[in-house]
Amino acid sequence: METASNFLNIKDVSTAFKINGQYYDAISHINLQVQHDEILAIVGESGCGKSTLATTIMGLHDPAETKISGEVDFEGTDLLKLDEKGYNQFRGAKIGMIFQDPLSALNPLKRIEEQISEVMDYHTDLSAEDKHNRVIELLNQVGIVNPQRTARQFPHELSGGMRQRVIIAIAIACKPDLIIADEPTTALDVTIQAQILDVLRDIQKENHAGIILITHDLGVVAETADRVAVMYAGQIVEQGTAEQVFNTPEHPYTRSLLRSMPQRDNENDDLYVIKGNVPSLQKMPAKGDRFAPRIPWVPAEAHEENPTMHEVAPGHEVRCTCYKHFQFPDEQGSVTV
Ligand SMILES: Nc1ncnc2c1ncn2[C@@H]1O[C@H](COP(=O)(O)OP(=O)(O)OP(=O)(O)O)[C@@H](O)[C@H]1O
Repeated sequence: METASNFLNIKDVSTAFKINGQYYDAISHINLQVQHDEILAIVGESGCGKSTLATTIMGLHDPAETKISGEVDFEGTDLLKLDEKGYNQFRGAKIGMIFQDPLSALNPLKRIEEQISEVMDYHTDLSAEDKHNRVIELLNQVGIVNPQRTARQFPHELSGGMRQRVIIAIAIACKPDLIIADEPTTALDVTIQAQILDVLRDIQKENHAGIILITHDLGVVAETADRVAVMYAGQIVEQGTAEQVFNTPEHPYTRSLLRSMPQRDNENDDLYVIKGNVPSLQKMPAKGDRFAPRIPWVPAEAHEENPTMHEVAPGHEVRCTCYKHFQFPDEQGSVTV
């Protein structure tokens, strides 16, 4: 059995966007680790900074419009110090990325074989025959039934699920150690979602890759992830194993997300609604608990002035001490303190 190792260490990473001449943090002081053979899910509502984290790791921001600090140590290289040429050695080779919208990620004018081969042209010196064989092998690996036929097709001739399989084939063509999948199943219907997640899990096992799976769908996370990081307003508010986060969630935001998730066995129950919205970057409070305005019944003194992470069990961390005091209001809206 391989021993686990953190091959990706995200240390104190912040990314700020320039808006009307001023910089505002979209993600603040993120610390995360990813190991080989694991799927780390990053969850949170829209606008919490999940995609910004992914694109920061991948070096996809325009330096004229963004300010990035911290360190992304990937197998000993700080990715944040690379220039575009340096990044190109990693993207597609050691790091594969899967985006939400497979149609816009594929070139409509090129056949599938050509699009999968391109990434190998850049990063390998395989012969034409070896490349063709690898294309067929990859299409097989992502569960495409007639790979020879699909290889000759154009993206518009494929269904959404097939296109997403092709995107995964491109992402894994060079056997990356890290795969970043940003909402890989959001555009797909439920049955296809399950198939795509199976493909991702199989790849993780076969390639011993580490996967960062970004999603707002907790159902996807429960079925797929080994570890979970919950993001709110640009910060990690809770992280732990999937079991810890799902069975013993601590942060009020995690608990609220879970409570607002439809359950198969209580379809008729009213779902909990988290009041308010994720603050925009310009409205982000400079200090205090960023989630406090959405749980106004929790007294101010329950929150820390500068919330920090607290270890509640080995590997299970929660931001802010308010978790110790948090309760949901009852149906009449009252809370027993
Ligand atoms: N290029 C940009 N310029 C200014 N603000 C941005 C930019 N990109 C993202 N933002 C803002 O940063 C915050 C985080 O956005 P981000 O897309 O990372 O969130 P997310 O959790 O991935 O949401 P979604 O699931 O909708 O993609 C949001 O407030 C968003 O409006």
